Amino acid sequence: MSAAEQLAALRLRIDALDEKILELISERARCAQQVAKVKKDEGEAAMFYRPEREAWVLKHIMELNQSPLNNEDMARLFREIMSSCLALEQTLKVAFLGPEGTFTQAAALKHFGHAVKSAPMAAIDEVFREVAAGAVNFGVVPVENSTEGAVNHTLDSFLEHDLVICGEVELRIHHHLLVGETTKTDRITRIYSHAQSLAQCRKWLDAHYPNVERVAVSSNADAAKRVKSEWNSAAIAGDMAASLYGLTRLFEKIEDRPDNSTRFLIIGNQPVPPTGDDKTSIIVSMRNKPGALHELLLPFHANSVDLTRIETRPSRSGKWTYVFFIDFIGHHQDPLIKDVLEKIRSDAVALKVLGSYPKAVL
Ligand SMILES: C=C(O[C@@H]1C=C(C(=O)O)C=C[C@H]1O)C(=O)O
Repeated sequence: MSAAEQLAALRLRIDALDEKILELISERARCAQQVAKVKKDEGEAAMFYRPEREAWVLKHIMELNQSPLNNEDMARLFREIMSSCLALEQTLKVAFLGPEGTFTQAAALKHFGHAVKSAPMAAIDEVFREVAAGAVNFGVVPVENSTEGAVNHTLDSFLEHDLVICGEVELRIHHHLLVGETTKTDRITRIYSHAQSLAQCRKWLDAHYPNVERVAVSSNADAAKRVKSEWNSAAIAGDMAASLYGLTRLFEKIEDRPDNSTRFLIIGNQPVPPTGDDKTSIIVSMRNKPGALHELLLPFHANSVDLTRIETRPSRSGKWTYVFFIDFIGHHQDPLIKDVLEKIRSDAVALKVLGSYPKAVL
């Protein structure tokens, strides 16, 4: 058989397979419509989006996968199928730190898939307010970066709002130096970016643009937007912002650490049931006395509960003297975790469970 004949035969097979896939996805979509009907019949407070179920579906697919596609690529395809199926039940409106093209938007799409309605906000606090007001279903906020540490705006917002964390998502962050069509690349005098991104590329900037002014703006996408109208400036931002604002990459992957990643949290109003592979986030304030932190950590150690993060913030009101943000493995409904939380509650000035949620799958 000639190469042309082989290709033609293979393409016929692919066509037949596509038709089968189409049929199966359609059947799956009809099932989702029936699920929606059952949920609606249950009553007013129907919860269409079920993060614990979605996490299970993705993990199940990754466990079964034996194809040439790797687990992450396969799960991403199913992520999009589920996203569209859920949209048949309810179109989720998701708020994030805008404008369009930020890493937070990329995180939102990674977590929910592309069939959601995007609601870009001007500041992290506005994301919290929109969710609290019920104007959107969920919000996505950055919480920590592997190079730069905690995102304090987000931590402080948790003190001011009563919202539930219902998921987490991790994103590898690649920064590029972006320029526009009219930029004179040998005469760049200003580089725009978000303060966190400037910090994540500090060594690269010191080596390549030591005398160029670094200007911190509200987001990477905002930085990319500004470059369009200025001939002497560049922006540090990611792929999404580059394609959205029509900029080209003068230098690629300029982050100082190759493993640079950011963890984002999904905030909403709906608690998530246990999946068996969960994380919990709490805020605790302790009395200002010697040994307070030791006392706080003891119940975790005594019960072999894995702490994944601990962060301290200054208190914002009289009630919160010293505030610790703690993440650990387990769900607040697990009997062991319940015991740990009860012990902490008896020693603390205040304890707030921000939420238990499935560990990031993708
Ligand atoms: C179909 C359901 O509703 C939504 C859609 C899902 C899917 O397409 O698999 C999974 C969970 C929910 O977010 C369900 O609850 O099972």
